Amino acid sequence: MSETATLPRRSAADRGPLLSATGVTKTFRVARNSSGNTRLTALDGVDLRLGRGETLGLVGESGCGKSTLARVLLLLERPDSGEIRFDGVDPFALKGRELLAWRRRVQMVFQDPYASLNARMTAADIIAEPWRTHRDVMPTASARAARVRELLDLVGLREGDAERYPQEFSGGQRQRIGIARALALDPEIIVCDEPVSALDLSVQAQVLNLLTDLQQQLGVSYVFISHDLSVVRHVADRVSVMYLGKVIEQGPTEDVFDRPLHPYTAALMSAAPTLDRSPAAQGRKRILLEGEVPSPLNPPSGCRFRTRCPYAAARCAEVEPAPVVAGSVSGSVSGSVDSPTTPVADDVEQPTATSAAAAGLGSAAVNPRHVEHLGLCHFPLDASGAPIHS
Ligand SMILES: Nc1ncnc2c1ncn2[C@@H]1O[C@H](COP(=O)(O)OP(=O)(O)OP(=O)(O)O)[C@@H](O)[C@H]1O
Repeated sequence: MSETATLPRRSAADRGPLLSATGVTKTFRVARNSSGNTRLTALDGVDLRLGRGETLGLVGESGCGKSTLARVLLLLERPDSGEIRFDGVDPFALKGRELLAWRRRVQMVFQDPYASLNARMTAADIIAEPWRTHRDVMPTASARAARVRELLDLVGLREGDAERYPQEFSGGQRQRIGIARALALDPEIIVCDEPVSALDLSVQAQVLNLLTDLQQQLGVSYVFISHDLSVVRHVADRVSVMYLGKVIEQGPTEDVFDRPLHPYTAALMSAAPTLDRSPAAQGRKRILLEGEVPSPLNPPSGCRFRTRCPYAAARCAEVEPAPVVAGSVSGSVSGSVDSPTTPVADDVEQPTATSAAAAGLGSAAVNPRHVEHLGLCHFPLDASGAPIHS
């Protein structure tokens, strides 16, 4: 790899999440509607973090804010409030060329490899396109040609493919070109927005395996947006579940899938086919998800899922729930931060006490190791899938 392609990076000793969002809110101005609102809240106090070399799955129904969050993480959309920290720096405090240089570090793989590649450009030109904006990365034609060959090889295409046009490739091959383009700037994070949903099932596995191999080779982190929960379960280390502009549950993939705290997560999981034949999985209560996501122009009071939640009580309309921790709901007590059910490995990056406080836990005494699996619900679910009424 060319030396100019490599950005100065922090030492491995300087650990901490690669990217974090704290209290990120994003609104859009829209035409006045029947409720009189002219601002739509697409993101409402989002907290999340992405570790180095980690895959964070982002799930939720259409309109919940996944793409808006992706655009903020790509540094394309500036939040109204809250903070983004990327490698310890607030990139939105930067301007001009400095901000542009940070944007290089987060790239994107798009959903539709048929629509996202310019039919009039060769594969080589498509892969080289990001270097037009970031000229200093690959300044000479010979360096660009050599790097295109390397990238084609990296994504499993041949050197001879360089001069072919998108329509001469299959869907899977086109997505490989899209991945090579995303890698051209040597990013640390790639936001994958439904990267396999437009592909045949047999090809999906190949592209997912390629993404996993690249992560192992290059140490790149992924934010992986998908409606397909089986795909997310396969690729993600951690999952954030979004509902109407909020992250309502997040934690290690296995915990969120197998022991969801929030009825919305449980409902999403109920709708997805499961291969888990264990008695615990088979015995879990299933929740039928009915109706539509309410408008973000006029979200419900209190818990925003309450209008569709089978367990909603009066309190859910009155008070917005604060996060509860997985360990505290294994018994009948909610809201405590003791005794996590999920052991956390030492080398897993943990949220800081500050982010715990920002998440509403509000105590300096909170052990950050205990806030790995959070849910925003007054009556979180126990291991059998029943709500705990404390
Ligand atoms: N530029 C914009 N102007 C006005 N409203 C917007 C804009 N971008 C997004 N929205 C609104 O913000 C909300 C969240 O949209 P977003 O696209 O982030 O959701 P999503 O979860 O990615 O949905 P999908 O899965 O369908 O892509 C929606 O109500 C959407 O209509």
